[in-house]
Amino acid sequence: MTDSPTGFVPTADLVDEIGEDVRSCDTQFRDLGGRTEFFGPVSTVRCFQDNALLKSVLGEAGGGRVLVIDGGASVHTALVGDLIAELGRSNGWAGVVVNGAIRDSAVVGGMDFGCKALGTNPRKSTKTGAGERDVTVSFGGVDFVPGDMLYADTDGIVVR
Ligand SMILES: O=C([O-])CC(=O)C(=O)O
Repeated sequence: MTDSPTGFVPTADLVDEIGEDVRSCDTQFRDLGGRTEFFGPVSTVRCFQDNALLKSVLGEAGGGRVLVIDGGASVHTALVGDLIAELGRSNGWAGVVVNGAIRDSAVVGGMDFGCKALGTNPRKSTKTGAGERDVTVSFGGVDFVPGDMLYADTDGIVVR
């Protein structure tokens, strides 16, 4: 184990420690944030092409949490852009995992903020507030349960 002083553990080390029962996400995300190593307790939002709910959640104090956003793998609209990413960063969120798309990726890529997403699309999402928060969401063969610890780096995502 190579625990860093911050508590970050490389995902490959977690796999070696936990063994075959490890919860490693199969989804091949792109690293679109300026911070590629991030970790923290999971909070979740489930939504579909609508980002008002996740924006309000990232407007709360993050306390080092990671927001896992299950957008149903739609890349038709961007769920996060530079303003929402900056909102999360400035409120103390470690990062976001977006099972969907983001925009303003050139800016987000320069921010001290974790952001894994499927891809990019400049098209805006609707803002009705539809969706659910702090429910278990599942993709890439992993259940993301609120309160789990999530570790992300350039190899992938492990929750424990
Ligand atoms: O407002 C949106 O829909 C997303 C966006 O562009 C931003 O966060 O900057």
